[in-house]
Amino acid sequence: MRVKICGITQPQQSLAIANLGATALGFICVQTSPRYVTIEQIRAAVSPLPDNIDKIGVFANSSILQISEVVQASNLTGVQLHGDETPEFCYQLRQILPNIEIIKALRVRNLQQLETTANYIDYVDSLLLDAYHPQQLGGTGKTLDWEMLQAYKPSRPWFLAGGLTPDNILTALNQIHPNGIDLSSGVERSPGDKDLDKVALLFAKLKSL
Ligand SMILES: O=C(O)c1ccccc1N[C@@H]1O[C@H](COP(=O)(O)O)[C@@H](O)[C@H]1O
Repeated sequence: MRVKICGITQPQQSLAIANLGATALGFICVQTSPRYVTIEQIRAAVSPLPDNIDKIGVFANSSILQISEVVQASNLTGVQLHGDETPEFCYQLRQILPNIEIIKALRVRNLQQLETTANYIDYVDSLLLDAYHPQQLGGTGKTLDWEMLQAYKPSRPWFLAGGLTPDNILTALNQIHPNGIDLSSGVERSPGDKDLDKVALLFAKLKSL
């Protein structure tokens, strides 16, 4: 299973988190977020990482030009689209960045909205389900209704996100079986400052699966 730790801001934490077992690290390119990082910060955090770690930039309602500039300047391997990007936008982005993983994040409020993820299947590599919050785009610590996801089986790999912590991860994964998980606020001391003890505890819990 893929394990993405998101909202890395400190270069010295990125290799430490990869060494603990993360398969992907996420960098927030949304300027309103307390976890926002510049191109220079991403480059510093990405440079010590081995090739087998996915380096994902998280964007929300950025233009294709803005995304492609950041991706090319920071050596990212993927993008997570966390805003209101349409399937058409994902298609256009694919034309510009054919070798970059496209993950479409959806902030799911209810079952009807969950069904709209089908519209993205042909245009993205992976889906990511996060909890809906009326004021914040992400990193909210709010969990999804896991029961609602028990029958969710899209024809693309998908990540479960939203309020996951070392304490609740096994409860979530005993109910649902995503291809990956994504954690941010559940493994940090304060926004952008990851707690390596919590990250280690997460991987210890995952070993027991
Ligand atoms: O983390 C942020 O600040 C953020 C800002 C804008 C868009 C997405 C953001 N984070 C993403 O939110 C989810 C869930 O986070 P949490 O585990 O509930 O704290 C995760 O996918 C982050 O990539």
